[in-house]
Formats: sequence, structure tokens, C-alpha cells
Amino acid sequence: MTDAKENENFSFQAEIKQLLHLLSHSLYQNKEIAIRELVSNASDALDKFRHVSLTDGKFADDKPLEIQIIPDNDKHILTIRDNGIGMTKEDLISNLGTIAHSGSLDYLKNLTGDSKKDVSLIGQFGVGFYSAFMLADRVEVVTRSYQEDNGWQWESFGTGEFTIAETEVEERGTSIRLHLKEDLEEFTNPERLKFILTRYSTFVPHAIIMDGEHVNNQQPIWVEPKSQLTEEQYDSFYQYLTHRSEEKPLWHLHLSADSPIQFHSILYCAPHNMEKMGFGVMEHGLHLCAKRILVESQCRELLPEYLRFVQGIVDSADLPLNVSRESLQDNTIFRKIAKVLTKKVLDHLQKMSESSTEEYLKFYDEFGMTLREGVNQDFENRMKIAKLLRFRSSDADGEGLTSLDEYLGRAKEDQTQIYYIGGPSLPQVKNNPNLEVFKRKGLEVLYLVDPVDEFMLAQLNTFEEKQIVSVDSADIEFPESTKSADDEQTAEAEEAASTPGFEKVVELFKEAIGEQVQDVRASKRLSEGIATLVSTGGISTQLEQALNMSAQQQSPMSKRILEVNASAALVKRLADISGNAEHYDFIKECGLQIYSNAMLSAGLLPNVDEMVHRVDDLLLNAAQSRSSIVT
Ligand SMILES: Nc1ncnc2c1ncn2[C@@H]1O[C@H](COP(=O)(O)OP(=O)(O)OP(=O)(O)O)[C@@H](O)[C@H]1O
Repeated sequence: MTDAKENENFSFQAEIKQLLHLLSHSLYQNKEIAIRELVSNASDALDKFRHVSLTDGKFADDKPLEIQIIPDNDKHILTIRDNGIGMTKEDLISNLGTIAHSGSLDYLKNLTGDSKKDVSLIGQFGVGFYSAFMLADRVEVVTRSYQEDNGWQWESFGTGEFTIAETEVEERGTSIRLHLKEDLEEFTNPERLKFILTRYSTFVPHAIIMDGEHVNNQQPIWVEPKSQLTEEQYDSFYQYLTHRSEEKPLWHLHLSADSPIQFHSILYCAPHNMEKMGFGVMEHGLHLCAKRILVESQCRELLPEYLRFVQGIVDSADLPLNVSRESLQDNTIFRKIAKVLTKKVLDHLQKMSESSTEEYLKFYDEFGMTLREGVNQDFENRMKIAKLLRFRSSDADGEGLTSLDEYLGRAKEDQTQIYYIGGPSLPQVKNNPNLEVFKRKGLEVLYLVDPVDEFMLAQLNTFEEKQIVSVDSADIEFPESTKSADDEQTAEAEEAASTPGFEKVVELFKEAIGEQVQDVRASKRLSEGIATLVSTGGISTQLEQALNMSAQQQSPMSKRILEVNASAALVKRLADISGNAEHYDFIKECGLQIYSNAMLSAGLLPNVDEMVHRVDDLLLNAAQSRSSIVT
């Protein structure tokens, strides 16, 4: 087998060198995962060969596809052999020397040196082969591709280099020969190996043979009736699929349908969102089988992007086995299955949100940020997704989360709109003067501290026929029923606003602020604050600012309306003195400062130099009008 010819030397990619160093020095106890990874690779290689032989008959033969586990106790060598697709020289260089998946590269770049944590994640980042170096200080890969008559021998001592040489190999497939580290003889003990294979590889869809014995002969669990499966079985299947041996899924969903399309599926949600931990968008996809045979291991088209937290398997007897991956999306049955799966996942989440609120909120906390992308991506299911969204709101003073349905359950009967307010932080949102009138009238307002939520609500536009509007919108309609709560205040404000003094103040403010605003007018919403900015474009100040910041070129903010509270003490005083033309300049200065203050409250930045000068002058003015005589 090892009649190797000339050796050619190669260097590993930098990240792999780092990984190998970590693996060979790892104190991580669970070395068994290396066997799991290698058996899983062997199984993948068998799947790939089966797919090739089904789509191109000339490669087919009648030898059973299987994985052999060959322990050699005398030589301390453990061999894992498959008669799968094999590798060419180029395959060896690219597959066992560099890493193609961007997610895996990100993972490797993020290695922290906390070997226990890092190493346990290896499988899920598609770098499983290298775990061989946890067990061995020398690894040989002897392989022959289904396309070639000759074979290749790859070899490495787990340092920075590997070698490749041409060699005779009798049969198609790959043997991984692990020259076990000194204290790891246990990995040639058949009893120990059997235990490991049963623990991690029960669900491998190909026969695993050791000493002539078939060690994994379990039925695929997805075709079994739900009632006959235990939580442990679901958990261990999750662990097998995801290579996360120490993790339990947050939830699972087992589906079986007979008509119009026959399929079985088990779907899982991971307990943690790796994207939240800064790993970038995770690689995702479901295992797709036709009549129990794997067609594609990461099929991304079965679920939309915004449900990428779902992992699992889908198996349909109605799908043709020799369907090529490229033509899958054109297959009607495939498209129908995809549609049903999306609906079932959304229905499951809805049910969960109603019957196990706590569990749902835990899920939402992890994956809500992914799910909400659906509002934009999936027009057909937009309303279903909207029902699954959760927000902070004034109802519980920003604590806890509410759904839009719950919001409407508390809304006034004649309320036609859903109100929200956006801002950079919860305290800032709560102190926004635009909220005043809503508090007075007992109207609930959603608090959005993430511009993405606001963007999403702007996209949604309506929910259950109620318009979704920002509290700083000029289009706010207050329910008739809330009028009386506000009567006194409105009457007072209307009276103050109708005086000639106030009209003069507005005129002078307009002159001073000029083109910077669309208009200056009396406010019907303020009772305590002096002034506020409202927007007319259907897009809130906060969102416009966020969009502007993410845009390549900053455009000027659209103009707002400055609403002034005619019954505020300062405004009343300005109205009183507006009969005397001598005070016009002072009133204008006040107008400019009031505008700057309103901008600051809305999270906008006024012209700071100008403002500082003006405040200095106003303070001087105030100081000068005080008497120096002690009374
Ligand atoms: N027994 C094998 N037969 C054929 N090719 C193999 C075999 N083992 C590994 N390979 C090739 O080497 C590549 C790298 O393997 P590695 O385990 O590091 O990652 P992966 O298998 O791509 O990821 P994952 O383990 O998450 O599926 C594989 O994608 C495959 O192309």
C-alpha cells in the first residue's frame, strides 16, 4: 500500500498551522471527537460517490459502500477506510492544505487559545480532518479518486508541512492511517472503539464495519413515529448532525407528511446564535435525502435565509435520487417541500410563543435579530413574521417585551395607529418630549433602540390594518376617545396659541430659523416641554439619521416642523414682551436656541459654535438684568 515514489513538499495555510499547533498541544479531554470527524468525512465521501454513480452510470459498481475501522494494536495504528469518492493530487492539496469555507477561516482567525472551548467547536466549522492530530503524531492519507487509476499518499507530522507522493492503490477510496500518540493505545482497543462509534456515529447512513461486525445498524429516526422517540434520541441525532456533542437544541420539530407530497423531516434550533458572538453569517442548510439517501448535505434553498438558525434533515420519497444539485430548485416537489417547511417553522414558532412564552422569549433573544430579516425578505409570510416580533414598550416602562397583537389588545378601541419611538438608548427614548402627549392620553408607544427594528416597522407599514407611525410624525391621529383626557390641556394651549403675542413669537421664530425648518407652528402635543421637531416624510428622525450614517454619501437631513408649546412659561413670557419691538432680537435668539434644544432632544447635532456663543450671550443678558443691590 505504501509503495510511495518521490515526495513533494507543501506548506499548510497559516491558519491551519495555528490550528494544528492548538490541536497537538490541546488538553481537551474529549479526543473521541476525532474518530467522529473522520468517520463523518468517510461517510460524506461515500455519499459523494453514490451521487456520482447515480448520475453517471459508468462509475457504478456493485460493491457495498462501507466504512472499515481497522485497529492495529501492535503497530499502534488505527486506520479508517472508505470506498468513497477518493481524492486526486489537486484535491489533496486544496482539501487537506487550505480551508475554503469563509466561516471556518473566521473561526480559525478567532481562536482564543482557550483550547477546551475552541477545540470542541472544530466539527461545526468544517475543519474536522485536522482533529486527527489530537490522536496521532503522524497521519497518512492513502487515496485513489474514482476518476483515476493511480493513487496518492499524503503525509504530515502535524507541523507546518505535508508531503504528497504518487503511489499504487488497489481500490477506489481513502484510508486515513493514524500513528497514535504514545499514551493513546486505547484507540486500538476494539471495545473502546465500539463504544465511541455507538456514541457518536450511530446515525451514519453507511455501514461501519470493525472485525467483520456491523456496528451501526439503527433505523433512521426521522422515519420513526414521533410517539416512539425519546428526547435523548432527538438530542443525540442533533449532536450527530451538528457535530456538537455537548449541546442540546433549543427546540425540535418533527414533521411527517403523506399527501400531497410524502416527506419526513426533523428540524432543530441551536441554543446559541453564533452570529451574535461575532462569527459573521453562519454557513447553513438542511440535509436533503431522497429515499433516505443523502442528496445534499447543506441544502440552503429549503428554507429562506432568515430561518438560517434551523438545522436538520428532510427526506422525501417523491424526489428523484439522481437529481443534480443545480436542477433542484426547478423541481416542483422540492419547491413545494420548501414552502411547507417555511410555513411549519413559522407556525411552530407562533404556537410556541402562545403556549411557552418563556421558551419563546429565550429563542427570540437569540434569534429575533435573524427572524426579523424576514419582514423584508418574505413578502408572502410577512404578517406571520410580524406576529412573531417582540418590542419594548411604554406599557411596562421599557421592561420586558410585547408582541404587536398584545399591543393591540391593550389599545383604545378607536385607535387607528400603532405608535413607536426610536432612539439611541432606552433612557433617551423615554425622555423624548414627543412622548408627553401619549402618556397624557394613556396611549402605548413601542420603544425601539435598534434602528433595524425601526427600519423593519417602516417596511411593514401596517399591522392588522393599523398604520404603524413614529411619534414624531406629523401624521399622528389621536383616538377621539382620548380627547377628554386632554381637554383642559388642549383648551389652555389653544387659548395661549391664539393670542396675538404668540402669533408674533411664531413669526419672529420663523424669521430667525428661516430655511432650516419646514414650518414653525403651535404644538397640540406638548404640555411640559417647550418645543419639539416633527417629521412629515413618514420616516422618523432617528431612522433617517441611521440610514444616513450607513449610506456611502451623507445627504442633508430632510426638513422638520418645529412645534412650539404656547402654554410653556418661557413662550408665554416671550408672547407678553412681543408687543415691544425692542425685544424682537432677543425673541429671535431665544427661537434659535429653542430650535437647537429640540434638535438635541431628537438626537440631532445643532451648530455647536453658534449655539455656545448664543448661550453665553443669553446668560450674560440674564446676569445683567439682575440687580447688584442686596435686599
Ligand atoms: N475520507 C475522505 N474522502 C474524500 N475526501 C475527504 C475525506 N476526508 C476529507 N476529505 C476532503 O477534505 C475536505 C476537508 O475535510 P474536513 O473534515 O477538514 O472539512 P469538511 O469535511 O469539509 O467539513 P465538515 O467536516 O464540517 O463536513 C473535505 O471537504 C473533503 O473534500
